[in-house]
Amino acid sequence: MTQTAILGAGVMGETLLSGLVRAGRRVDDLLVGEKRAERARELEERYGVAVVPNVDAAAKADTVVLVVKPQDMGDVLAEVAPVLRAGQLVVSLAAGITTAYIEARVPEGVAVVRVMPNTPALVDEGMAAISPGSHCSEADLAEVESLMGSVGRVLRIPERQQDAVTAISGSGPAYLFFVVESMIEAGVHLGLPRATATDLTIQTLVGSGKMLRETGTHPAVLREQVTSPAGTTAAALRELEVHKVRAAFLAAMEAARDRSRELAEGS
Ligand SMILES: NC(=O)C1=CN([C@@H]2O[C@H](COP(=O)(O)OP(=O)(O)OC[C@H]3O[C@@H](n4cnc5c(N)ncnc54)[C@H](O)[C@@H]3O)[C@@H](O)[C@H]2O)C=CC1
Ligand SMILES: O=C(O)[C@@H]1CCC=N1
Repeated sequence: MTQTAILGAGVMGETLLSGLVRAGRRVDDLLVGEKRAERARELEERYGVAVVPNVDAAAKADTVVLVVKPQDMGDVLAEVAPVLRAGQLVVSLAAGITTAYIEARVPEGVAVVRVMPNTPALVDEGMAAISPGSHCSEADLAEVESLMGSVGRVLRIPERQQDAVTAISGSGPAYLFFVVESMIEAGVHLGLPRATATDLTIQTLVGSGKMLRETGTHPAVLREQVTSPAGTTAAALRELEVHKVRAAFLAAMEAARDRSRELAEGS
């Protein structure tokens, strides 16, 4: 088994780490680099994983996964580039950061793959989109598919689609949690106990998601099946249209895509 280093073990780094452990990767084959000492101790206690300086992890590992914020990527690459060597694989999970940005900062012959993951990976229902850099082999892509496949689905996409993908599946869980929060709050306004509103909303989301996946039916058809003529759903959907929810999603996702592009420029 190859050695994998995860540099930056916040929300997403720990999500990947925990998934790899659940999938049966030996903790001895994993290394973590984490700047915050308290967080490092927490991860050592929780997983029994070795948290070491970034340069030690990067020098030792075959695959180095970068999971720091886009704004910290320049510093981490400057720190580890001197110990990286041809034949290693660098995988970035950061929004916006391009493979060209990374390739310009690592030695010749280091393969680079860009990934956009999402947090449902925490329950092995992640969606990761992966794109190869300019000198990346089939074996490198297969290694990333195996890494991310341990926490959900993986799709290969051209890098030019990464900013749009970030707006859908990367940020997407937040939109859906926002909808869930809104429905729970509305249920409370309608007089339901909070616990009841929460149970009803979560099961409705899970059931609807399962229906989408298992029936393969278009969401518009599934929506029509719920919408009786002059019924309750039609009354509700009319309000969503009046309040321009569809247009709001378009504007929101354009903003996410544009922000991803800006992150590439370091802002
Ligand atoms: N949270 C999410 O839903 C998603 C996050 N991402 C990407 O994952 C990356 C990390 O995001 P989060 O985990 O949410 O952020 P986070 O802030 O929770 O984690 C970043 C971690 O990196 C550590 N760190 C910072 N500089 C470091 C350094 N020089 N060496 C070692 N560790 C260092 C921080 O202490 C922190 O623990 C970002 O680039 C983000 O774009 C991608 C998809 C989804
Ligand atoms: O909000 C962000 O920038 C990161 C990338 C996708 C999800 N979270």
